[in-house]
Amino acid sequence: MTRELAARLGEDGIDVVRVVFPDLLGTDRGRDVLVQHLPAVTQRGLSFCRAVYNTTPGGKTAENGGVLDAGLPDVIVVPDLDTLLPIPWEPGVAWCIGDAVSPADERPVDESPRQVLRRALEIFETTGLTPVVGPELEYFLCEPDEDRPNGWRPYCDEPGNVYATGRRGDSDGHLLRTLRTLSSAGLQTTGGNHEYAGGQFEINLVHSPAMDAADRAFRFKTSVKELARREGRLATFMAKPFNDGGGSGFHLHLSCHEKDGRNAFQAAGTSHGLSDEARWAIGGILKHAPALAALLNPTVNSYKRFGPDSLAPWLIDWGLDNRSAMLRVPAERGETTRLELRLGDASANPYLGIAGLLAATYLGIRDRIEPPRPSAGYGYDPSKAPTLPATLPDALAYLEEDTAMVEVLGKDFVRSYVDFKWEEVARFQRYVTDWEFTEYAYHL
Ligand SMILES: NC(=O)CC[C@H](N)C(=O)O
Repeated sequence: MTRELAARLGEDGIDVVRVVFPDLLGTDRGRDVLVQHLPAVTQRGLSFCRAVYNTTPGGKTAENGGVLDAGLPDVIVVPDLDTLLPIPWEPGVAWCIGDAVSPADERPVDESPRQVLRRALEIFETTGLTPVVGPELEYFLCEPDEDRPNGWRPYCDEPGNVYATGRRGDSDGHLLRTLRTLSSAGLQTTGGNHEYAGGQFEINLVHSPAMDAADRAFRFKTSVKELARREGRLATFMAKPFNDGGGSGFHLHLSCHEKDGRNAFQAAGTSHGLSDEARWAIGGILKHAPALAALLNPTVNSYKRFGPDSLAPWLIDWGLDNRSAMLRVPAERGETTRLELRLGDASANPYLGIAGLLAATYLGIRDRIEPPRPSAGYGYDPSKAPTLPATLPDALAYLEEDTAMVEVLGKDFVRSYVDFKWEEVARFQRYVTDWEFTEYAYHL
C-alpha cells in the first residue's frame, strides 16, 4: 500500500516527503525523508529527541519534565498519510503531519498536541454532537530594519487600514500572493484582508471537523512564516509584537452537528434563536475561560493584547453580534448558527487552543451551565463582568485549579504543559528589559 503510494508520488515528481509534527508551542518540527524510504518510515516511524517537547521558542532545552534526567530519550513520529499534500513552493516535496508515540509501547505521548485534541474530541463526542471549527488567524508581516533594536519593523511604510484593499498598506501585493499560494497548497483559505495595524493581515480558513481545522491552522502558520522567510521577511503570530497598534487574534468559530448533519446550536423560536446546547456551551466557555486562557493565550506577551478598545477581549463576557465581547454570537441563524470565541491570540498552539475550546464547551453541555445575560453595548466596562487573567502565571494557576478541564485535557499533559510554561515565566521574570533600563536607570 505505502509502496504503491511511494511509487505514485515518484511518478508525480515527488522525491521527498517532509514529515512534520507540532511541538507544545505549536511550531513545526520534522524531517525530510527520501520517498523510497517512505514505506519503512510509515512502518517504523521516525525517531526524534524527546527534548523537542521541552524546547523553548529560542531553541534551548528547558529543564522541566525530567527529559534530561531520562537521558534525552526518543519519541517516535508516525506519519499520517491522509494528510499528505504537495508543497507548491518547494517543487518535488510533499508534506504530511505525524503523530508522536512512545518507543516503549507505541502509545501516544502525553505532550503530543494532536493527541490532546483527539482525547478532548472523543470526550466531546459522548454528547452525540460533532464539533465544526472555523479558525481565523491574524499576523504581522515585518521587514528587516537595522535601526530598530530588534531588527524588524512592520511591512509597508504606508499606514494600513482595516479592510483597505489592493496596494494601500500592502505595497507589493503580499496578501493576494499569499492567499493564492496557500489555496494552491490545499489549505482551504476562504479570503483575507488588511487588519487595523500597519503590516497586519488576517486570513480565514474554511470551517471543518476539529482535527482537520487544527491541522490546517498549524500548516497555515508554518506556511505563512516560510513564505515570508523566502522573501527575507518575518511573519509573526506573536500576540502583540509592537507597542503601537493592536495584537493578533486567533478567533475560533464553533458550531456543532447532530448525527443527521443538522446544526445543533440553532433553535427557532427560543430566546436569541439558540438551542439549549448553544446556551450551555456559552455557559461552559465563560466558566472555564480563565483556565482556557492558559492554552489560548500561552505566552507572557499574550496578556499585553488584552485591553479596552483593542477588539481583543478584556472581560469574560458574551454578546450578540458584539465584537467587543470575549464570546460573540454572530447574527446569522439557521444552519450557520455559531459562536465566535475571540479570546485566543495567534501565538496559541492550534491543537491545544481548539482542545481547550472543546473541553470548555463539553463541560458546559454536560453540566448544563446557564450563562449570564449577554453584554450589550461597548464591552470594555469593568463593572460589567469579571476580567480575564492579567498574566500568564495567573492563567496557569487557573488551569491547574480547574479540575474539570484538567480531567478532559489529561492530567499528565497539563502537568507537562504547566511546568514547561512556568520555566518560560521564570526566565521572563529574571530578564531585565530595555523598558526597565529606560524607566529607572537615569532617575533612580
Ligand atoms: N478585526 C478584528 O476583529 C481585530 C481583532 C484583534 N486584532 C484581536 O486581537 O483579536
